[in-house]
Amino acid sequence: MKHVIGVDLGTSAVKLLVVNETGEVVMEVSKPYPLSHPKSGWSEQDPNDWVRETIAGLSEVAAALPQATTQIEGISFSGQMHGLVLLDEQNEVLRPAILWNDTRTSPQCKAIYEKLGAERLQQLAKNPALEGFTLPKLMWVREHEPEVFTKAAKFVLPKDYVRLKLTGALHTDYSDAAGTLLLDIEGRTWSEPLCSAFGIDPLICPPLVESHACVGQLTEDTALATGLPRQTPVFAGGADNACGAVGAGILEDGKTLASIGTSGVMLSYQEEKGKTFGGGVHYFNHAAEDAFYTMGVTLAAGYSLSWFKQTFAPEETFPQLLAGVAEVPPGANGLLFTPYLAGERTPHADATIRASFIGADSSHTKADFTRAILEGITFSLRESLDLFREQGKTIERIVSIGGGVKSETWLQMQADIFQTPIVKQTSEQGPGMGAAMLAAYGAGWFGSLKECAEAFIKQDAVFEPDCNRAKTYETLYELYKQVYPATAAICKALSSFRK
Ligand SMILES: Nc1ncnc2c1ncn2[C@@H]1O[C@H](COP(=O)(O)OP(=O)(O)O)[C@@H](O)[C@H]1O
Ligand SMILES: O=C(CO)[C@@H](O)[C@H](O)COP(=O)(O)O
Repeated sequence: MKHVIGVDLGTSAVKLLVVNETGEVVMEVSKPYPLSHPKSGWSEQDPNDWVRETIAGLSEVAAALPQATTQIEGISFSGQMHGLVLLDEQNEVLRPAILWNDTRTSPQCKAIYEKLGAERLQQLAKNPALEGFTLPKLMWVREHEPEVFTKAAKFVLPKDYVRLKLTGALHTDYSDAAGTLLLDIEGRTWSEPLCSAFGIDPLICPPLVESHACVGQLTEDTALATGLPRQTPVFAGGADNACGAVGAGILEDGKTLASIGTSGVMLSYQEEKGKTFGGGVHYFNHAAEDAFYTMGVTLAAGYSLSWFKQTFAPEETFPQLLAGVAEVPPGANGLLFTPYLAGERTPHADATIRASFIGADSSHTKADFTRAILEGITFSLRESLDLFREQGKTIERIVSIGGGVKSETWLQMQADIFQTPIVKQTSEQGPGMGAAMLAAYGAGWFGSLKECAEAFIKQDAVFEPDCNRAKTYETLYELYKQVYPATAAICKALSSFRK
C-alpha cells in the first residue's frame, strides 16, 4: 500500500505520522528537543536539534516499516511559525533560532508603528506588528548583533531549514511567509513597500512556493542517514496552524478549530478577504491554494501546563497530573489562573503581562491548581472566539487538535466554556495529518485537498456542552476577564525585576 509521511516540527517535539492511502495512521514517532530561555521573554532553539531529531524519527520509521518505505510517495512538513533562522552563504545557521513566543522585540514593533502608522501597516501587512513575528526579529538582530546580520544571506522559517537540510532545496511557502510581516498576503509576493520601509533586502527572503509543491527529493546523505530511498519526493508543507486547519478539515467558511499545543489557537476559515475583526487577530494565507484563515493566539497554552508539571510535579506524567482534575468542580474551588507566562497576543498584545493565580488559599490542592490552569487556558481561547462571534462569525462546532486533546476532561471543559460541540478526531495530530495530506495531494492521490479531507479525516467523538456547567463558567469567565486590566500595570512595574 502507498504511504506518505507528515513531519510536524512543534515547539516541544518533532512528530512524524506515517499515513496510508485510506488515511489510516500506521505509525507515529515523537522526538523531543529542548527550549531555552536565556533571559525573561526570550525563547530560542538550536535548528540543528530539529534536523537531528527529524532524521532520527525518519530512521525509526524506515527501520520499523521496511516494506512501507519503498512505497513512500511523499514527505511534507508542518512547522512552528514565525521563528527566525538566519543562514550564511553556505546555508549554515548563524545563531540560535528566535522563536514565535520570544517577546524581546517590543522596541522594534514600536519602531514599525512609528515608521508606517497602524493604518498603513494594516493596509500592507493585514496584521498588527507583534513581537513574535519575523520582521521585528530581523530588525533586532541587525541592531544588537550587526556582525551576525552582515553575514546573513537568507532567512527561513523553522520547517524550511529542516527541509533544506534533507533536500538541499531552499524555499518557504505562502502560509509560513504570511507570519513574517513581510508578505503581501493577498498579492502573494514579498512586499516591496514593507521591505523597503524597513531596509530589508528582498534577496534575503526565500523563494515562495505552494504548500503542496514538490520541491525536490532527499539528498544522498539523508537517504543514507535515514534508510529511505533517495528519490522520495518532498513537498513544501506549511505553517503548523495552516496544516492543522488542513488536518482538521477547516477548508470552508465557518469551519473552526481550537488547538492546544505549546501555544493555543482559535482559528477559523476566512472567505471574505481582508476582514480584520478589529485588528486584534491574525489574517494569514492558508496551506490550501488561494485561501485564508483568521486566528487568535494564546502564547502559553499547553506551555502553562507543562511549566506547572515541570516545576511542581516533574516526576509525574501528564495523565498522573490530570488524574484528580475531573473531580474538582468548575472554578477550581475559587482559584483563577491567567496563562500569561510568556506575555500575551490575543486579545491583549502585551509582552510585559505575566501569569496570575487569583484566590489561592490553604485548602487548595495540586488538583485545584491543575484544574485552574486548564480553565484559564480555555478562558483565554474563549476571548479569541468572542472576537470572531462579536464580528458576526457563526461558529456552530469546533474541532479540537493538539496535545490537549489527550484529556477528555479538557475536551468537555472546552465544550462548556465555548458553548459549542467539540469534535475530537481519530488523530489529535492535526498539523502532522495536514502535512501528510499536503504530500498526498501533491503526489496526485486526490484532485483537491477537500477530496483528501473526505477520505482521510475521521471523527472519533463529540463533546456536547452541559447547560449548568456552561452557566457556571459564564460567571467565572466574567471574573477571569477582570484579571488582565487589574494586573497589567503591576506586571509592567515588575518587569525590571525579572531575570
Ligand atoms: N495527557 C495529556 N493531557 C492533556 N494535555 C497534554 C497531555 N499530554 C500533553 N499535553 C499538552 O500538550 C502540549 C503539547 O502539545 P503538542 O501539540 O504536542 O505541542 P507542540 O506542537 O507545540 O510541540 C503540552 O505542552 C501539554 O500541555
Ligand atoms: O505563533 C504561533 C502562531 O502564530 C504558534 O501557534 C506557533 O506556530 C507554535 O505552535 P505550536 O508549537 O504551539 O504548535
